Amino acid sequence: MQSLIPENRPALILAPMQDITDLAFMGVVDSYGGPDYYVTEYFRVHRDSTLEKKILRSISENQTGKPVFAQMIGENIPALVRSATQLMHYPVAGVDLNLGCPAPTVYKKNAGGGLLRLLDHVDSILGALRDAIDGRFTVKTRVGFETHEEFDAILAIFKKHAIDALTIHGRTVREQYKTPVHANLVKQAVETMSCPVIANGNVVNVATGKAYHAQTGAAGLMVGRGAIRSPWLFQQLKDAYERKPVVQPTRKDLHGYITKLYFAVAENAKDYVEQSHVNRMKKYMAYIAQGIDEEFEYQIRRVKTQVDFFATCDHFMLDDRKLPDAPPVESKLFSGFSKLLEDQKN
Ligand SMILES: Cc1cc2nc3c(=O)[nH]c(=O)nc-3n(C[C@H](O)[C@H](O)[C@H](O)COP(=O)(O)O)c2cc1C
Repeated sequence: MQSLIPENRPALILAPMQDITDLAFMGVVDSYGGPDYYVTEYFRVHRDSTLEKKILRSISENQTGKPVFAQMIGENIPALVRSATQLMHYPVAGVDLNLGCPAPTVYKKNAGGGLLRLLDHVDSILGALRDAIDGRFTVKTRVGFETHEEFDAILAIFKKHAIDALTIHGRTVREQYKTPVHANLVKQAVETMSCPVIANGNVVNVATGKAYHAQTGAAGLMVGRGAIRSPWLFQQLKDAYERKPVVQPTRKDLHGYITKLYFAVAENAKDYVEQSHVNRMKKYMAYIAQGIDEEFEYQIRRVKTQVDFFATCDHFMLDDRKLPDAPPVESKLFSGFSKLLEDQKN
């Protein structure tokens, strides 16, 4: 794993995000510099599951030249072992297990974050997967299900197994996506685990990334929503750590990103239908538009055709004004990140 961690800065990783971080998105992010490695959306694993072809494409057709980890979600041990064994026939950098998904449909089946309520079962899964996986085996977790006080017991289980890296989204399952992250618990994991620990949650710009890293000593930073909003963030972080000038993109640059994404996602789609594609783009636009211009956010939510989509983008984006460095402090899709900055000042 150490070979994936640069010497002079934390490793940078694009967070897995279902229906977002597919082959097309990884290619677009990489064209702006990109992270050091990728993790796929999760493969759903159960008794009768087969590996989803669409997700396999982000491994076998990946053009970024960067390592790609395959993530699995599930609780059935023979099925997880079977899927991990199958995944190792693909050019994966390793296999990752999701112990954090907070969606009720997932956790109620005791998968994802739901497993954090069943630590004996986690213990058995980790043991079985460690035995089955020849290469790297990594885990992505939250800090508890109901409360962060569960974290000591969770860490004790992780410590028992020779996992290759531990990524921590620093919230409990109950905390979903909006609270500040528990940076102190990520730090505790860094001090306790012998493998690299990756800090995740609320990195939205260089300042929050550097603050999270400084507060935890983590070997890496994993960035999700912040990278949808700004694919420049990985290059900005690299430049900041290398003491190079950090370039702030303009609205015109954002227009370029949206255009590139629009056509990359369209090209990658199984069946292209204009209106569904425009609707699909709105998923990305929800993150991209935050804090740019309220009228833009409003109008882009209502477009139905490609012509209207680009007419709206042209109207708001074709100028050289710099983009805001961070999203609004309390917005629908980003919040809680300012605590990282406050703690850094104290
Ligand atoms: C739309 C969306 C989909 C996600 N899908 C996954 C997933 O498939 N696997 C996973 O481990 N985490 C998933 N996550 C969680 C992210 O990987 C990440 O842990 C979380 O968003 C916090 O990081 P951020 O603040 O940088 O976004 C998802 C998050 C979002 C917003």
